[in-house]
Amino acid sequence: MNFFDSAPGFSRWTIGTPDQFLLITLETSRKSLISLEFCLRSRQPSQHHFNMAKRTHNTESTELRPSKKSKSDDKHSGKKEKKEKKDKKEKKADKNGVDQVTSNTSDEQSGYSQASALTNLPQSEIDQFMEEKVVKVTDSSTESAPQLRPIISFDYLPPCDENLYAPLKAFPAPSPIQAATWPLLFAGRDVIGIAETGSGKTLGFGLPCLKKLLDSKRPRKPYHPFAVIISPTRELAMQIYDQLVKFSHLAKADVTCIFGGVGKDEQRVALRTAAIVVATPGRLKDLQNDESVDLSKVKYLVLDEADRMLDKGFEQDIKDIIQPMPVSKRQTVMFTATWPRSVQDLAATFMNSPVTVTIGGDPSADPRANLRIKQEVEVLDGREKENRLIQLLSRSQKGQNPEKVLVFCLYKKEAMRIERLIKMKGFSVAGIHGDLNQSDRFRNLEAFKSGAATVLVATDVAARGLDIPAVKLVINVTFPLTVEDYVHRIGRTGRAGAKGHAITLFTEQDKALSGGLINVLKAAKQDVPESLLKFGTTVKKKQHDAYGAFFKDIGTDKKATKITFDD
Ligand SMILES: Nc1ncnc2c1ncn2[C@@H]1O[C@H](COP(=O)(O)OP(=O)(O)OP(=O)(O)O)[C@@H](O)[C@H]1O
Repeated sequence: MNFFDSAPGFSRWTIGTPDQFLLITLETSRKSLISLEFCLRSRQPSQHHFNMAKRTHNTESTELRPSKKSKSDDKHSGKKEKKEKKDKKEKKADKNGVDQVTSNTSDEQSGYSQASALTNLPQSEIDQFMEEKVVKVTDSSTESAPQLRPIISFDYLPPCDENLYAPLKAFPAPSPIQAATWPLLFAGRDVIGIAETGSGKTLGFGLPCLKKLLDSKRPRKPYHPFAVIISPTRELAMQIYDQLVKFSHLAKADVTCIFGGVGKDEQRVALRTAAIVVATPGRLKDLQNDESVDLSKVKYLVLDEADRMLDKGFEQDIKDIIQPMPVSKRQTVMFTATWPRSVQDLAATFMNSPVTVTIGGDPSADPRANLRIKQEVEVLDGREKENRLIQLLSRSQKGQNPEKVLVFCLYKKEAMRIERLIKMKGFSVAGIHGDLNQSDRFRNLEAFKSGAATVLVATDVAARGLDIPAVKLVINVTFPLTVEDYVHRIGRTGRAGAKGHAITLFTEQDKALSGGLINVLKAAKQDVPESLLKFGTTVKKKQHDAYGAFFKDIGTDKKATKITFDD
């Protein structure tokens, strides 16, 4: 058995040949099995790692613990800000006709060279790309920033250790959000990237992060990561980590993943050398508080699922995590598929003259669903839901090749009840929600990914970001708290250019959200049933002290349910 890779709390091992092998995921503390996957070298590299080389660390130092943060960083920030402004104005043409654009980050070497071949393309080709993909770029900077062309082919990526770009061979071309945000990110700008679910946003922020790390020649102190990527759930953090490792183990960058629900000791050890930390906010804050990590030297900060990270549930954690990273010294990046007005002002307080890039239309309008997803809404009595669910599953689970179906519930208890019901009816089902321990959550998700279970019953812990191959159908048994969450839930199908299907069971209880849902359906040119229109088309933007824009009035006859987020 050969060691493959590890994340704190987990390790992966292989048995077999480099071309055909069994990938075994173990939980380290209990030595329990999380998943078994058979891998063929010819399979899509997006699903498995192939290079068996062990990742190496690229840090060096003698200090064992992070020192308490010093306020002196702030004293010098005024001076540096002036230098940055000067730097930003510089745009030179080098000998080869390559446009040099210098970054606004303070002291890292992060100048971006637009490839000559890209510069030489006729403007009409760029205009056609922007128009066809509906790309909108809004620059909030008052200074005249250089017009950077989208990187519409991987051939136009700035030069880098060729190993970094090797896994891109799996894709035909950059996705629109990658093409439009990469030049800005390479040039050091703060960026808000808004694009439909499943459109490759992870590499949108991930590739520039890795390139900047490789370009950075400065030695790092232990426990002082270069980049932090924050995600709302543990599973999503792990998925981002997996994607980065695929690129970083070739490029020899040290990435770690930090989340709650597992022991802290291994995470502390990993933080000593990690250059890129992917984390959920609660655990990162804990480790920051006990001085297991010092974030004062972070140069690249990402909030993935940014609107979720900025809502009331996470706001204070995010503020506390960001506090030691002066805004003038870091590049701040926010990506999401939905960008409600309620979080935009708060986002601005964390950013330095950001550029907003939207793919597919106006970011301030109603949330937009992925247009390749067929959306159906069935209005029914709450008591009919379970029968209807079983009918729908019977249709999709029959035959030799049952479809992968993701069933969403709103509450943990409801998810457990629905999972039991589905199991009783003889379907192959797994569950994922906040009451399960972490190894069960990972195990059940892996079972669904691998097809060992063809139905997954989930709460909104699985609504955002998860990239599960070949989910054919999403069924909403109970409508989520917001229309944004609806867009993310159904976005688990129809990913990376594929078609998808979503069926929503809507009852009178959900009528406060009918207006928002109708707008999403209309924007995606989907049928709006008469029975849904009857509930009204007004969009109510309720705010709540605890849940902000994510609050839903569920009536007084229902007992209040505590919503918990991942730590
Ligand atoms: N340039 C590309 N061409 C084709 N597929 C790509 C490309 N870049 C990434 N992908 C693949 O697209 C899938 C979705 O990517 P990703 O998970 O980053 O989407 P996302 O936009 O972050 O979605 P969500 O909004 O749900 O978080 C992944 O399987 C990824 O490997």
